[in-house]
Amino acid sequence: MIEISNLTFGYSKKKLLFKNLNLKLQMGHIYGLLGKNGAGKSTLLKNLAGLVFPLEGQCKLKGYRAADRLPGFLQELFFIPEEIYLPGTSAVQFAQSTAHFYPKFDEGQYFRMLAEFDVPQTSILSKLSFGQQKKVMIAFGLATNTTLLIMDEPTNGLDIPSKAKFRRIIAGALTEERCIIISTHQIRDLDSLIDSLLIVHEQEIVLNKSLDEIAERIYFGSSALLDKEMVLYEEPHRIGLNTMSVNHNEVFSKVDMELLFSAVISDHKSVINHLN
Ligand SMILES: Nc1ncnc2c1ncn2[C@@H]1O[C@H](COP(=O)(O)OP(=O)(O)OP(=O)(O)O)[C@@H](O)[C@H]1O
Repeated sequence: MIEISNLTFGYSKKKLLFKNLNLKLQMGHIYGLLGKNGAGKSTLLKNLAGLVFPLEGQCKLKGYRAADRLPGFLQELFFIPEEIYLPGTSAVQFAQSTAHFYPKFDEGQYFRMLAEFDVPQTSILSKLSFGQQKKVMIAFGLATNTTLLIMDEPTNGLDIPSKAKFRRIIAGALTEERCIIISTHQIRDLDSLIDSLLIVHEQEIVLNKSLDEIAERIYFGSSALLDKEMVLYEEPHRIGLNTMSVNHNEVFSKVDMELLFSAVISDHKSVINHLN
């Protein structure tokens, strides 16, 4: 399990980004992390990865405190940041020099994913395009088979066919022993991929729910004819309204993550209260 308890963090003590933030993440899930620009998504991920240190509280992975950065912790975590800088070696040489830090690294899986992404194994990584470099990191990160895989804006730089491959490859690599967190503004890139949603807003995690739990409680529709009292949030659409309403008929609808995100960051209390 991954647990953040009472996390207080700011780059300066005068301006806190998180105050007493608590979060538990379970294995076997792919979490989508959403938040406005500057809400602190990357910073939260860096706290989880032990790349910055809490002012108070702690982040724990498999009993290891992230801030201690012990070898046992580092071999259970792979972090793909938004900006990546790869060395002047090939994908094969990169694995030869780096994979031994990850005891569960699967070389066959790495090469299969590189092939699926159409990335040549022998090209010099630093000379590949940004999108190709991202694919190498995604393939390597998945092949490490670490308990926690964190990806910050992984689909930036990927072309449209590669985004579909990305979803397929990630979904295929999830096991009951690992947890994947993906932070992104490209909510549609996460469609049919994530099973749980995290939203960071105003120093807190205001939502941590599976899409199934959300769909049980909220009906996502596009009708102006709904009982107004049941409507939690609505937004004009080209030919009508996109609505979120109380799911009193227990009808299962597809979660509109963009709409939910807009609702949470504009009037999060009513929607959040209903979900919680
Ligand atoms: N190294 C740093 N030193 C000081 N302030 C920082 C540093 N890194 C980030 N910040 C500030 O912390 C806040 C949160 O930044 P962060 O990058 O975590 O947000 P984000 O939610 O990932 O944003 P975006 O969606 O724009 O990528 C911002 O106000 C940013 O300016």
